[in-house]
Amino acid sequence: MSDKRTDYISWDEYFMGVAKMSALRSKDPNTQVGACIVSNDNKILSMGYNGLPRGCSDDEFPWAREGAPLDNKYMYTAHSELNAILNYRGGSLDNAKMYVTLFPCNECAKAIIQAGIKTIVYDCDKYADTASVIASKRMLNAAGVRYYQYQRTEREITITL
Ligand SMILES: O=c1[nH]c(=O)n([C@H]2C[C@H](O)[C@@H](COP(=O)(O)O)O2)cc1CO
Ligand SMILES: [Zn+2]
Repeated sequence: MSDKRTDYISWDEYFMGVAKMSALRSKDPNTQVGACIVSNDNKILSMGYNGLPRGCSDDEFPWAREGAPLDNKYMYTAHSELNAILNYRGGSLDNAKMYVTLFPCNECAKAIIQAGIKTIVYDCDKYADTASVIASKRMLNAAGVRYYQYQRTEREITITL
């Protein structure tokens, strides 16, 4: 009898991998964000990525970072975390865990807290110095939402599609 495989991916690699895979759907030319919400018993509940709301054309709305508020992307893009929360139609997200490729902003932090998500596993924290992320951490701390950085394993996976 042969032994079981030993090079299978860990739960953390699996869920952060799914979050990264979701991010590949993003049309944002600068930052692609993916999120994956997981139950306490390691079942994937929902996924999301940053993009325009339904009905708003990727080709008609702006993707620029600069310019007047109505002419750049920030007024229009729905964040991956919010999309993942809104995509879940199964009931409660109480005590769930969110894997996300970028630390959640203050608006997403509010949605995460109100949805009952209790743990965030994030990868990149490139906006750590911004008021948005500082406010986010302040709220998450007050609300008792635990967050920790994903420990990269540097494992490379090639998937042929
Ligand atoms: O938490 C987040 N989640 C999320 O999906 N986003 C999205 C909104 C934008 O489409 C993009 C950020 O763009 P930029 O890095 O060019 O400012 O990432 C941005 C944040 C901010 O931390
Ligand atoms: Zn956000």
